[in-house]
Order: sequence, then structure tokens, then C-alpha cells
Amino acid sequence: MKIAVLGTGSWGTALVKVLLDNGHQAAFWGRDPQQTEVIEKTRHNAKYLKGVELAGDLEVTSDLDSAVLGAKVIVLAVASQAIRSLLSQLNAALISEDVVFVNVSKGIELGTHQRISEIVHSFFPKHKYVVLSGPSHAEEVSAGIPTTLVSSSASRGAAELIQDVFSNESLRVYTNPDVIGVELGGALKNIIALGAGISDGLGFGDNSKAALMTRGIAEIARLGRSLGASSATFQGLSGIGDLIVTCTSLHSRNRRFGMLIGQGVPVEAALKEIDMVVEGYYTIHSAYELSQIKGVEMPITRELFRVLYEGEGARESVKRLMLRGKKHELEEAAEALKIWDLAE
Ligand SMILES: NC(=O)c1ccc[n+]([C@@H]2O[C@H](COP(=O)([O-])OP(=O)(O)OC[C@H]3O[C@@H](n4cnc5c(N)ncnc54)[C@H](O)[C@@H]3O)[C@@H](O)[C@H]2O)c1
Ligand SMILES: O=P(O)(O)OC[C@H](O)CO
Repeated sequence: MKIAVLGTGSWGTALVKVLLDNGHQAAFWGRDPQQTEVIEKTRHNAKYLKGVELAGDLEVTSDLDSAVLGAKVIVLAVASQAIRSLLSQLNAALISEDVVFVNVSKGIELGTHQRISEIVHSFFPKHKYVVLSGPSHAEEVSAGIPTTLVSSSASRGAAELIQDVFSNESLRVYTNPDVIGVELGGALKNIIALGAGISDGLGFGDNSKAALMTRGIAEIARLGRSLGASSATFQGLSGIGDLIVTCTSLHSRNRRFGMLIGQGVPVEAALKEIDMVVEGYYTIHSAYELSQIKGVEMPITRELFRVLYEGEGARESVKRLMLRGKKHELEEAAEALKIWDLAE
């Protein structure tokens, strides 16, 4: 089967390798013709994923028409803020109605607050859509390190097709019908990973990071539920699973960016130093606005918004988080308090 992967960053490269290893024909599109020419010649993408060979039936191109022509699956692997402009450049006449769109980027659009499924649907309302997400760093997937993903779609057939296309002995793919939950889990965990990086950069320890991860998934699920996601999805691979890997891995750009911020590096300089997409920086903006619109409490997100967009000091933000009004741990506090009342 011909599969087009649009986006020659590190994740696109790792996924092309999986597809080639699984025996598919792959078309790999990037916007920079100089870069695609080098990848075509060398079969390596040295800037984004060093040392990974792309062997197999591969076309590397900067021509979008040629990439999607005859493809049965189109994988969107560019930074999430670029998805709309990429979709606007696709020639719809070349994409038949049975083509499945697969999104692997993790973000929420600035301004519109749309998830990627909503953006894809606005361009291609009749096509099936799958989000493929979960705890997966490109460096490890391309090295064949055992990894798990979630293929989520409103269509069971499409979710299972993508499960089949990507599965192999080192990549196990589960299915899940909760597209909203899978998309939000992948996007919102980057906020908490960025916070975990700041915590490390400030010299805090494991206790602080465990607190951020646990209270982080609580506020992610709170916003998710208000947007129609299922709570259970946030306990799965695309929720807590991806949160754990991103908050703890040295591969994570979000965490590394956060560490620089915690060490006092200004935002622009830190973005430049990472030199790859730091999705969490943009998602904090979208999620903070969404939380205001929905009236959902997201204390960690709010403090990160203050640090990154309003120039507040990270230590002052931590102090504010620690000294907030005292709370009961569980969302179902009223129920828990009833248990105490009955006992007394
Ligand atoms: N790297 C990983 O391990 C990993 C794993 C899972 C998901 N993701 C997600 O995949 C997405 C891509 O991440 P990445 O790691 O490949 O990022 P990257 O920084 O390595 O590459 C981003 C790619 O997007 C392209 N791009 C940016 N703006 C564009 C535009 N306007 N038009 C066309 N192309 C554009 C860049 O040229 C580059 O090829 C992100 O949403 C990320 O969260 C990454
Ligand atoms: O490197 P990051 O922080 O963008 O994270 C990459 C993936 O989302 C991890 O699953």
C-alpha cells in the first residue's frame, strides 16, 4: 500500500522507517527541496534523526501532488500550527474519498482552539480520520525499542486499518474510539512536561515532578471532560502514558525547553536552542484560553501561561501553586466528605 508521510521532521522520519520496515511503499514529503534531495540521495535525515537509514520502497519529494498521488493513507506529521496551511495546499482532486487521514501531531490550534481532527474535517469532511498517539519518542521508535501507540477514530475500520499498517514486533498499536480524549491527552501532556522541565531547571526533585504529573493529569482530564472526552482515556497510553514519557525523558523537547526556562534562559533563546518544534509552548496558550472559556480550573497551566507569556518568575509561580486555597484531592470531593460525615 502507498502511504504518504507529510513532514520531514524527526517523527515523520521515524514513522517512514516503520512503514518501510513493514513492507509499505512510502512517499515522504518536506517543504524544503534542498532537504528532500539530500534525504533522497543519502537515505538519511541527518538534521532530525541521526543515524537512521531509510531502506525500502521510498520516494522523497517536495512536490505535494506527487506525494499524495495514489496514496491510500496520508499521514500529517508537521508541527500542529502548520497543519491548516498544509491542508490548504493539498490538491483535493488527487485524494479519493477512501483515503484515510492520520494525524500524528500533538497540539491545539492557536486562535481557533481547534483540535487537529476539527481542522482536517473542515477541509475533508467525507474522509475517515485517525489520530495516532501515545508514549513514543522518534529516537526510540527508529531504534526498534518496544513502544506502544493508540489508533483512535470514529470509524472502527479506519482505527483497525492504521493499527495493522503500523504494528510490528517492536510497535504495538491499540485502538480507542475516543478521538477527543486521545487528541487532548497528546496535546495537553506537553504543558505538564514543560512544567516538569522547569521544575528540573529550578533544581527541584522527584517529589515535585511526581506532584506535577499527578495533579497535571487531573487538570488535563478536567478540561478533557468539559470538551467531551472520556475520563478513562486519560488513564491510558495517550494520557498518563505519554505524560510519563514526556515528563521524564531526556529526548523530550518540551521538557528540555522547560529546563532552560527554569535555568533563567529567555523564551526566544530557549526556543532557538531547541531548534525543533516545542508544541507545549503554543498549547499552553490555547489551553489557558480554553480553560477560561469553559470555566475549568487549570492551576498548573495558568501559572505556566504567566511564566511564558506574562514574564512572571517561575519561583513565584511555584509558591502561588503551593499556597493556593486548600483542596480535597478527589474530584468527587462531595462524595468523599459524605463518607467522613457518615463515620462521625
Ligand atoms: N519527535 C517525536 O518523538 C514525536 C513523537 C510523537 C509525536 N510527535 C509530534 O509530531 C509533530 C511533529 O514533530 P517532529 O518531532 O517531527 O518535529 P520537528 O521539529 O522534528 O519537525 C517539524 C516538521 O514540521 C515541518 N513544518 C513546520 N512548519 C511547517 C509548515 N508551515 N509547512 C510544512 N511543514 C512545516 C518542519 O519543516 C519539520 O519537518 C509534533 O506535533 C510532535 O508533537 C513527535
Ligand atoms: O519531544 P516532545 O516533548 O515533543 O515529545 C515527543 C512525543 O510527544 C512523546 O510521546
